[in-house]
Amino acid sequence: MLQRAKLIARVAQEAGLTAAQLNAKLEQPSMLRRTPAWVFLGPPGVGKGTYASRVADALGLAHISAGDLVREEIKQQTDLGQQVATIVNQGNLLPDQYVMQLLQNRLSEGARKGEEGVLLDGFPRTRNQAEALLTFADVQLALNLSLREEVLIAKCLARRKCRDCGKNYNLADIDLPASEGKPAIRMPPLLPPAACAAKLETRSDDNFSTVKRRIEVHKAEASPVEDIFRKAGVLSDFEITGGIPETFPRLLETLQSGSLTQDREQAA
Ligand SMILES: Nc1ncnc2c1ncn2[C@@H]1O[C@H](COP(=O)(O)OP(=O)(O)O)[C@@H](O)[C@H]1O
Repeated sequence: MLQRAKLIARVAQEAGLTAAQLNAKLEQPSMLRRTPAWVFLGPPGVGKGTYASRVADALGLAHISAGDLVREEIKQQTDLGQQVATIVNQGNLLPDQYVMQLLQNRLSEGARKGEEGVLLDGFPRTRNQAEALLTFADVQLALNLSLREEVLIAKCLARRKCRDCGKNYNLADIDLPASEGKPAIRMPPLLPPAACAAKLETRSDDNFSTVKRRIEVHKAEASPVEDIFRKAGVLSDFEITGGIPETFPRLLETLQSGSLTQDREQAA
Protein backbone atom coordinates (compact mmCIF):
# COMPACT_ATOMS: atom_id res chain seq x y z
CA MET A 1 0.00 0.00 0.00
CA LEU A 2 2.84 2.32 0.97
CA GLN A 3 4.55 1.42 -2.29
CA ARG A 4 1.42 2.41 -4.28
CA ALA A 5 1.21 5.75 -2.41
CA LYS A 6 4.84 6.47 -3.27
CA LEU A 7 4.24 5.51 -6.91
CA ILE A 8 1.15 7.75 -7.12
CA ALA A 9 3.10 10.66 -5.59
CA ARG A 10 5.92 10.27 -8.13
CA VAL A 11 3.69 9.78 -11.18
CA ALA A 12 1.54 12.76 -10.09
CA GLN A 13 4.57 15.00 -9.67
CA GLU A 14 5.94 14.07 -13.09
CA ALA A 15 2.53 14.60 -14.71
CA GLY A 16 2.18 18.06 -13.10
CA LEU A 17 -0.67 16.98 -10.77
CA THR A 18 -1.06 16.69 -7.01
CA ALA A 19 -1.46 13.14 -5.62
CA ALA A 20 -5.07 14.03 -4.75
CA GLN A 21 -5.79 15.12 -8.34
CA LEU A 22 -4.29 11.92 -9.75
CA ASN A 23 -6.23 9.81 -7.22
CA ALA A 24 -9.44 11.62 -8.22
CA LYS A 25 -8.79 10.73 -11.86
CA LEU A 26 -8.06 7.12 -11.00
CA GLU A 27 -11.27 6.91 -8.98
CA GLN A 28 -13.45 7.80 -11.96
CA PRO A 29 -15.68 4.76 -12.59
CA SER A 30 -13.96 3.91 -15.89
CA MET A 31 -10.53 3.82 -14.22
CA LEU A 32 -11.61 1.90 -11.13
CA ARG A 33 -12.34 -1.17 -13.14
CA ARG A 34 -8.66 -1.45 -14.12
CA THR A 35 -9.10 -1.99 -17.83
CA PRO A 36 -7.54 -5.27 -19.02
CA ALA A 37 -4.80 -4.21 -21.42
CA TRP A 38 -2.25 -5.68 -23.78
CA VAL A 39 0.56 -3.44 -24.96
CA PHE A 40 2.66 -3.68 -28.13
CA LEU A 41 6.14 -2.20 -27.71
CA GLY A 42 8.84 -1.69 -30.32
CA PRO A 43 10.64 0.85 -32.51
CA PRO A 44 9.12 2.90 -35.35
CA GLY A 45 8.56 0.81 -38.48
CA VAL A 46 8.53 -2.53 -36.65
CA GLY A 47 4.87 -3.12 -37.50
CA LYS A 48 3.21 -2.33 -34.15
CA GLY A 49 0.14 -0.85 -35.85
CA THR A 50 -0.09 -3.58 -38.50
CA TYR A 51 0.01 -6.45 -36.00
CA ALA A 52 -1.86 -4.65 -33.19
CA SER A 53 -4.86 -4.02 -35.45
CA ARG A 54 -4.91 -7.64 -36.69
CA VAL A 55 -4.50 -9.17 -33.22
CA ALA A 56 -7.13 -6.82 -31.77
CA ASP A 57 -9.60 -7.81 -34.50
CA ALA A 58 -8.85 -11.51 -33.96
CA LEU A 59 -9.33 -11.30 -30.18
CA GLY A 60 -12.13 -8.73 -29.97
CA LEU A 61 -10.03 -6.06 -28.24
CA ALA A 62 -10.20 -2.34 -29.01
CA HIS A 63 -7.03 -1.22 -30.82
CA ILE A 64 -5.80 2.13 -29.49
CA SER A 65 -2.87 3.71 -31.33
CA ALA A 66 -1.24 6.57 -29.41
CA GLY A 67 0.18 7.94 -32.67
CA ASP A 68 -3.31 8.00 -34.26
CA LEU A 69 -4.72 9.85 -31.22
CA VAL A 70 -1.97 12.43 -31.59
CA ARG A 71 -2.41 12.76 -35.39
CA GLU A 72 -6.17 13.24 -34.96
CA GLU A 73 -5.54 16.20 -32.61
CA ILE A 74 -3.17 17.70 -35.19
CA LYS A 75 -5.64 17.14 -38.03
CA GLN A 76 -8.50 18.70 -36.05
CA GLN A 77 -6.19 21.61 -35.15
CA THR A 78 -7.22 21.45 -31.49
CA ASP A 79 -5.20 23.56 -29.00
CA LEU A 80 -3.18 20.48 -28.10
CA GLY A 81 -2.76 19.54 -31.78
CA GLN A 82 -1.34 22.95 -32.61
CA GLN A 83 1.08 22.77 -29.69
CA VAL A 84 2.45 19.34 -30.58
CA ALA A 85 2.73 19.34 -34.40
CA THR A 86 6.31 20.61 -34.35
CA ILE A 87 7.36 18.08 -31.69
CA VAL A 88 5.97 15.21 -33.79
CA ASN A 89 7.61 16.44 -36.99
CA GLN A 90 10.96 16.65 -35.19
CA GLY A 91 10.60 13.01 -34.14
CA ASN A 92 10.45 13.77 -30.42
CA LEU A 93 8.04 12.45 -27.80
CA LEU A 94 5.20 14.57 -26.46
CA PRO A 95 5.32 15.45 -22.75
CA ASP A 96 3.89 12.53 -20.76
CA GLN A 97 0.92 14.46 -19.39
CA TYR A 98 -0.35 15.33 -22.91
CA VAL A 99 -0.35 11.77 -24.16
CA MET A 100 -1.73 10.44 -20.87
CA GLN A 101 -4.61 12.88 -21.11
CA LEU A 102 -5.40 11.72 -24.67
CA LEU A 103 -5.28 8.09 -23.59
CA GLN A 104 -7.48 8.64 -20.54
CA ASN A 105 -10.07 10.46 -22.66
CA ARG A 106 -10.05 7.59 -25.14
CA LEU A 107 -10.32 4.93 -22.39
CA SER A 108 -13.20 6.75 -20.71
CA GLU A 109 -15.01 7.02 -24.04
CA GLY A 110 -14.43 3.28 -24.64
CA ALA A 111 -15.63 2.38 -21.14
CA ARG A 112 -18.86 4.33 -21.75
CA LYS A 113 -19.36 2.25 -24.94
CA GLY A 114 -18.71 -0.97 -23.00
CA GLU A 115 -15.20 -1.82 -24.25
CA GLU A 116 -13.87 -4.63 -22.11
CA GLY A 117 -10.24 -4.85 -23.10
CA VAL A 118 -7.77 -2.75 -25.03
CA LEU A 119 -4.66 -3.33 -27.08
CA LEU A 120 -2.37 -0.31 -26.77
CA ASP A 121 0.06 0.45 -29.59
CA GLY A 122 2.69 3.15 -29.03
CA PHE A 123 1.86 3.57 -25.33
CA PRO A 124 3.69 3.46 -22.96
CA ARG A 125 6.95 4.84 -24.34
CA THR A 126 8.59 6.16 -21.16
CA ARG A 127 9.13 4.83 -17.65
CA ASN A 128 6.67 7.39 -16.30
CA GLN A 129 3.97 6.32 -18.78
CA ALA A 130 4.54 2.62 -17.99
CA GLU A 131 4.26 3.21 -14.25
CA ALA A 132 1.13 5.31 -14.71
CA LEU A 133 -0.44 2.63 -16.90
CA LEU A 134 0.07 -0.01 -14.21
CA THR A 135 -1.92 2.12 -11.76
CA PHE A 136 -5.07 2.17 -13.90
CA ALA A 137 -4.87 -0.89 -16.16
CA ASP A 138 -4.42 -4.59 -15.62
CA VAL A 139 -1.58 -5.19 -18.09
CA GLN A 140 -1.72 -8.85 -19.05
CA LEU A 141 0.85 -8.85 -21.84
CA ALA A 142 3.58 -6.55 -23.15
CA LEU A 143 4.70 -7.83 -26.54
CA ASN A 144 8.10 -6.43 -27.45
CA LEU A 145 8.50 -6.48 -31.24
CA SER A 146 11.92 -6.14 -32.88
CA LEU A 147 13.31 -6.00 -36.42
CA ARG A 148 16.75 -5.27 -37.93
CA GLU A 149 17.41 -1.51 -37.81
CA GLU A 150 18.17 -1.03 -41.52
CA VAL A 151 14.76 -2.56 -42.27
CA LEU A 152 13.01 -0.22 -39.82
CA ILE A 153 14.20 2.81 -41.78
CA ALA A 154 13.26 1.32 -45.17
CA LYS A 155 9.80 0.34 -43.88
CA CYS A 156 9.07 3.81 -42.43
CA LEU A 157 10.16 5.60 -45.63
CA ALA A 158 7.94 3.32 -47.77
CA ARG A 159 4.76 3.58 -45.63
CA ARG A 160 1.72 4.95 -47.45
CA LYS A 161 -1.92 5.47 -46.47
CA CYS A 162 -4.94 5.85 -48.76
CA ARG A 163 -6.44 9.27 -48.02
CA ASP A 164 -9.94 8.00 -48.91
CA CYS A 165 -10.30 4.59 -47.22
CA GLY A 166 -7.53 5.01 -44.60
CA LYS A 167 -5.87 1.63 -45.36
CA ASN A 168 -2.12 1.32 -44.84
CA TYR A 169 0.33 -0.03 -47.43
CA ASN A 170 4.07 -0.47 -47.69
CA LEU A 171 6.02 -0.18 -50.94
CA ALA A 172 9.34 -1.56 -49.60
CA ASP A 173 10.53 -4.86 -51.08
CA ILE A 174 13.01 -6.20 -48.52
CA ASP A 175 15.29 -9.16 -49.20
CA LEU A 176 18.32 -9.17 -46.88
CA PRO A 177 20.68 -12.10 -46.31
CA ALA A 178 21.61 -13.11 -42.77
CA SER A 179 24.64 -11.18 -41.55
CA GLU A 180 26.73 -10.95 -38.36
CA GLY A 181 24.29 -13.04 -36.36
CA LYS A 182 21.27 -11.09 -37.65
CA PRO A 183 18.52 -13.13 -39.32
CA ALA A 184 17.71 -13.02 -43.05
CA ILE A 185 14.69 -10.86 -43.79
CA ARG A 186 12.26 -11.36 -46.65
CA MET A 187 9.35 -8.93 -46.70
CA PRO A 188 7.48 -8.44 -49.95
CA PRO A 189 5.71 -5.09 -50.43
CA LEU A 190 2.09 -4.63 -49.37
CA LEU A 191 0.82 -2.91 -52.52
CA PRO A 192 -2.41 -0.92 -52.83
CA PRO A 193 -5.23 -1.97 -55.15
CA ALA A 194 -5.84 0.26 -58.21
CA ALA A 195 -8.60 2.18 -56.37
CA CYS A 196 -6.14 3.43 -53.72
CA ALA A 197 -2.98 3.71 -55.87
CA ALA A 198 -3.55 7.33 -56.94
CA LYS A 199 -4.60 8.46 -53.45
CA LEU A 200 -1.58 7.49 -51.37
CA GLU A 201 -0.20 9.80 -48.71
CA THR A 202 3.07 9.75 -46.76
CA ARG A 203 3.11 10.77 -43.09
CA SER A 204 4.91 14.09 -42.56
CA ASP A 205 7.21 12.46 -39.95
CA ASP A 206 8.22 9.58 -42.26
CA ASN A 207 11.26 11.35 -43.74
CA PHE A 208 14.85 10.18 -43.27
CA SER A 209 16.02 12.59 -40.56
CA THR A 210 12.82 12.32 -38.48
CA VAL A 211 12.78 8.52 -38.72
CA LYS A 212 16.43 8.38 -37.56
CA ARG A 213 15.56 10.65 -34.65
CA ARG A 214 12.51 8.54 -33.69
CA ILE A 215 14.66 5.39 -33.67
CA GLU A 216 17.22 7.14 -31.42
CA VAL A 217 14.46 8.30 -29.06
CA HIS A 218 13.12 4.75 -28.91
CA LYS A 219 16.60 3.38 -28.03
CA ALA A 220 16.94 5.91 -25.23
CA GLU A 221 13.52 5.25 -23.68
CA ALA A 222 12.83 1.55 -24.32
CA SER A 223 14.89 -0.29 -21.68
CA PRO A 224 13.22 1.11 -18.53
CA VAL A 225 9.79 0.41 -20.05
CA GLU A 226 10.77 -3.18 -20.91
CA ASP A 227 12.24 -3.64 -17.41
CA ILE A 228 8.98 -2.61 -15.76
CA PHE A 229 6.99 -5.17 -17.74
CA ARG A 230 9.69 -7.84 -17.34
CA LYS A 231 9.50 -7.40 -13.56
CA ALA A 232 5.71 -7.63 -13.77
CA GLY A 233 6.17 -10.98 -15.57
CA VAL A 234 4.24 -9.94 -18.69
CA LEU A 235 7.02 -9.14 -21.20
CA SER A 236 7.36 -11.36 -24.26
CA ASP A 237 9.99 -10.71 -26.99
CA PHE A 238 9.11 -11.37 -30.62
CA GLU A 239 11.51 -10.86 -33.55
CA ILE A 240 10.00 -10.16 -36.96
CA THR A 241 11.82 -11.65 -39.95
CA GLY A 242 9.14 -11.93 -42.64
CA GLY A 243 5.99 -10.44 -44.12
CA ILE A 244 2.46 -10.52 -42.73
CA PRO A 245 1.41 -13.97 -44.13
CA GLU A 246 4.37 -15.60 -42.38
CA THR A 247 4.48 -13.45 -39.24
CA PHE A 248 0.84 -13.12 -38.22
CA PRO A 249 0.18 -16.88 -37.72
CA ARG A 250 3.52 -17.24 -35.89
CA LEU A 251 2.55 -14.33 -33.66
CA LEU A 252 -0.85 -15.83 -32.86
CA GLU A 253 0.85 -19.12 -31.97
CA THR A 254 3.25 -17.29 -29.62
CA LEU A 255 0.36 -15.50 -27.97
CA GLN A 256 -1.49 -18.77 -27.48
CA SER A 257 1.54 -20.70 -26.19
CA GLY A 258 2.10 -21.23 -22.46
CA SER A 259 5.31 -19.19 -22.38
CA LEU A 260 3.56 -16.07 -21.09
CA THR A 261 2.01 -17.91 -18.19
CA GLN A 262 5.41 -19.40 -17.34
CA ASP A 263 7.00 -15.90 -17.34
CA ARG A 264 4.36 -14.72 -14.90
CA GLU A 265 4.87 -17.69 -12.62
CA GLN A 266 8.64 -17.11 -12.59
CA ALA A 267 8.17 -13.43 -11.70
CA ALA A 268 5.69 -14.20 -8.88
N1 LIG B 1 3.31 7.33 -25.94
C1 LIG B 1 3.74 8.47 -26.53
N2 LIG B 1 4.41 9.40 -25.80
C2 LIG B 1 4.83 10.55 -26.35
N3 LIG B 1 4.67 10.85 -27.66
C3 LIG B 1 4.01 9.96 -28.44
C4 LIG B 1 3.50 8.73 -27.91
N4 LIG B 1 2.90 8.04 -28.91
C5 LIG B 1 3.01 8.80 -30.01
N5 LIG B 1 3.68 9.95 -29.74
C6 LIG B 1 4.02 11.02 -30.70
O1 LIG B 1 3.43 10.69 -31.97
C7 LIG B 1 4.46 10.38 -32.93
C8 LIG B 1 3.98 9.28 -33.85
O2 LIG B 1 3.73 8.10 -33.10
P1 LIG B 1 3.56 6.68 -33.82
O3 LIG B 1 2.57 6.80 -34.92
O4 LIG B 1 3.31 5.67 -32.77
O5 LIG B 1 4.97 6.53 -34.50
P2 LIG B 1 6.13 5.49 -34.64
O6 LIG B 1 6.04 5.06 -36.07
O7 LIG B 1 7.34 6.36 -34.37
O8 LIG B 1 6.00 4.34 -33.67
C9 LIG B 1 5.68 10.06 -32.10
O9 LIG B 1 6.90 10.27 -32.82
C10 LIG B 1 5.52 11.07 -30.94
O10 LIG B 1 5.85 12.39 -31.34
